[in-house]
Amino acid sequence: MNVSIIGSGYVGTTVAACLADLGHEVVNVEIDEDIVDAINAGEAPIHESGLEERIAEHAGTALRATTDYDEVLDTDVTLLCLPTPQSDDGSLDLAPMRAGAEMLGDALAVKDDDHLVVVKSTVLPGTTEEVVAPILEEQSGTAIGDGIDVAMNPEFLRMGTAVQDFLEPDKVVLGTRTDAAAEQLRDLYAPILENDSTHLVETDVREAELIKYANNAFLASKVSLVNDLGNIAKEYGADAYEVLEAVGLDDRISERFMRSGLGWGGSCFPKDVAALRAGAREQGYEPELLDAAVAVNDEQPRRLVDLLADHVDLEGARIAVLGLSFKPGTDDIRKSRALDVVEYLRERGAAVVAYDPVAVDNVREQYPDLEIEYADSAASALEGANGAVVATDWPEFDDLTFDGMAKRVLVDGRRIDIDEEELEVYEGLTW
Ligand SMILES: NC(=O)c1ccc[n+]([C@@H]2O[C@H](COP(=O)([O-])OP(=O)(O)OC[C@H]3O[C@@H](n4cnc5c(N)ncnc54)[C@H](O)[C@@H]3O)[C@@H](O)[C@H]2O)c1
Ligand SMILES: O=c1ccn([C@@H]2O[C@H](COP(=O)(O)OP(=O)(O)O[C@H]3O[C@H](CO)[C@@H](O)[C@H](O)[C@H]3O)[C@@H](O)[C@H]2O)c(=O)[nH]1
Repeated sequence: MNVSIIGSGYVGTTVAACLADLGHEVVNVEIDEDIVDAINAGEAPIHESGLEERIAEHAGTALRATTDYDEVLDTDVTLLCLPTPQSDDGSLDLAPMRAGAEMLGDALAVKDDDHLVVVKSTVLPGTTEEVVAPILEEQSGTAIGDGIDVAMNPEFLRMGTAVQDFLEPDKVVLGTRTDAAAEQLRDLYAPILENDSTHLVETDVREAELIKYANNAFLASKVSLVNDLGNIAKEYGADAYEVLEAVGLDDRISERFMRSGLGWGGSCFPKDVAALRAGAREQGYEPELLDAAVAVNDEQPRRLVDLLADHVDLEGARIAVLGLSFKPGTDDIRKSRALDVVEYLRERGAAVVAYDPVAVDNVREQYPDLEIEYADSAASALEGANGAVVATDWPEFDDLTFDGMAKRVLVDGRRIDIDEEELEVYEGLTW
């Protein structure tokens, strides 16, 4: 199938390279020329395992990138993978979606054949049919159902494992208005739907939109519940990991997403939970449980710093922060809990020396005024430190040694696997 993808960030680039790999002809339409040049040169514009080799193999043949929206005219279906950021008040900012839909509608004005426009970005119920569709109609001069159709197909890939998640998902959700659109999307995903472990969910557009938010809200709330229980476990002197491992054996609960500690960050959970809460309030509903999930999440970094302060006088102390990315396997620092830890340590007068295997450049670039020191290894961050905290569970932290520390105190926010005997004080955030 000939497919165009608007927006070539984490999702658009991954989806494009994977669809090319599955035998489709794909063109990425992207406003950032550096990204376009990278893809056409066979290079991955982002760091994701398995992406570089797929782009290298298909660039120039089954995969192309362009800044020109007219290239959608040679395709049958367009996937919108545009950003849906958070506004200052937490609500969903649809400006990039509106702008992309306008440009796409303009291009489609001269198309004679049928065209299916699929929203893959995370958007609140009603957005596809009440915001995107009217813009397409207005700009193209074609009524929806009269040559142009819209559908919604949310994406569930995780950063760090994006390629594998896309190619072997738990489910593919197709929210459509017509049988023809459903059939076209089943064809697009045919090789993926052959996986025995992949469920196909066929539903209406509004339900597809909400499934994505419900999924993320559930997972984020699960981690917050696990952290609430973890904090209670800590008060009782019990090990939350042992407790929750046993709880997870109940298959109604499952053992996944049961790691308590510093909480959830990243480009999705915080913004999507915020958008759903703001949207619910707009509809006249108070989302009290989601409010509580955010409150618990926001407290964890402060609890970690308080725990360290029980053992180290933070004023003027040299504190090593191990890990800056929001989770291991990525250099993404958006809403990383590690940055909150750094902020609270600085507030309390500590001198921070931070180490991360891949995220330091992003912190330097995005927080140029942050008064911290960067180390080029965990060992050098720990050298001479009066205390340390683990903020991201990078596997390499399992091999830490603490000989160089001035005071061997470690507070662990992520339950890494270390030899506690080497430390004077080892405290887990929830164990
Ligand atoms: N990152 C994830 O792990 C993930 C997973 C599932 C769903 N999502 C959702 O998918 C959507 C995209 O997320 P992302 O992480 O890929 O975002 P991103 O910011 O990484 O990428 C968006 C891309 O769109 C480009 N763009 C912006 N306006 C444009 C326009 N008018 N025309 C063409 N290109 C334009 C930007 O330059 C950027 O490269 C969001 O709704 C997000 O919530 C993200
Ligand atoms: O047991 C756990 C699991 C996760 N986390 C934290 O939760 C956050 C999110 O982790 P994860 O879900 O693995 O990463 P994302 O790449 O943000 O993926 C989420 O957000 C994406 C964008 O919407 C969705 O597509 C994915 O399905 C959804 O898992 C990170 O800060 C993790 O450290 C925990 O603290 N404990």
